[in-house]
Amino acid sequence: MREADEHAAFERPGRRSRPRTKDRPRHANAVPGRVLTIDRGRYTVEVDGRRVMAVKARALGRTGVVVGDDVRVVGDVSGDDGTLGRIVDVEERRTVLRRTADDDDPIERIIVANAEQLVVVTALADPPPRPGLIDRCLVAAYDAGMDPVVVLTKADLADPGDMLSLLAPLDVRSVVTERGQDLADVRSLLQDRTSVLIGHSGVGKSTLVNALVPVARRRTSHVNEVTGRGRHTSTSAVALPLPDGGWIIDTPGFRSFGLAHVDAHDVVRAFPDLAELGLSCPRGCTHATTEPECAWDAAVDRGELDADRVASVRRILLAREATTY
Ligand SMILES: Nc1nc2c(ncn2[C@@H]2O[C@H](COP(=O)(O)OP(=O)(O)OP(=O)(O)O)[C@@H](O)[C@H]2O)c(=O)[nH]1
Repeated sequence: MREADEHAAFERPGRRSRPRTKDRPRHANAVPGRVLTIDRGRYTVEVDGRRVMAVKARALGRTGVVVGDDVRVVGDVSGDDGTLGRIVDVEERRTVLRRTADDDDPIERIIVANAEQLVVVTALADPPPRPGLIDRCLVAAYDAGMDPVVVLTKADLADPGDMLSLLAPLDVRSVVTERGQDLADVRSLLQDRTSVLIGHSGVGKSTLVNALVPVARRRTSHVNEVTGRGRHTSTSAVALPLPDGGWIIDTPGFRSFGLAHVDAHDVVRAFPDLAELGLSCPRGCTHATTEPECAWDAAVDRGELDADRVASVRRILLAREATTY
């Protein structure tokens, strides 16, 4: 160890005396683009309606580039086969959707940048709805600075009434779909916005994506016209253009969110009704366990609040608390 340290100390002055990279080329000829997908170090960037393959310029160092990033590209941006551009800059992100793999995972990853909506797709039956995922998405959306939206699929199999009343007190828009029905409501929610789709396996997310973006052909073995790739095994998010304007970002492989990175106050603030009730809690009430005078319990007792929902939000709080330093 010591030897390594000495070596490092010896090396440093030499490094410092080299020309600084500060005055690296300004890239006046760089063109703006948006990252659509990432696969093994190759970035598909939309530049002026063309799909351009690019790599990250060395000068960006460890700066991460994620799907949705607004970037600047130099080099060959023709999009012709076999050409490669270079991403030289990443613009400041307007929103940042992060996740930790689990609630006790210290490593957070940015999944998507600059999206405006987080759309959680939940089936009303087959598989049965999991309100807990909706709660998690509300927290993740709040943390990211995005608007949450819920799409309830398979209304031909079960009545949406219960789920809609569960959602009613939340600050979230929702839309119900069923097999064979036209998707006008979904389309108008998504139009001209950038929306990230998330949902458990089997809820009908691919069916929805394929209906909204006919060229998407998710899970196909043919070459995908949008990503230019064949069988898609990558778990990277993929941005797909909506025919009437706007983008959807599909997130294969991301079924839920670890929320270790979200502050407990922000967890509660994602639920406006619970946050307001909390104002009448005793000072210092964490809401996280059944405290004798927690206003949430009082509201459940009065029949004004759904006990399952309180339990779900408490699970998020408790899981996080276990990792609070
Ligand atoms: N009854 C009914 N079935 C549906 C509806 N939407 C999708 N399905 C069916 O549900 C099954 C799962 O749909 P997918 O679109 O593959 O679901 P997914 O969420 O993409 O699931 P993964 O591909 O595992 O991620 C398929 O058999 C669909 O045909 C619906 O509105 N009603």
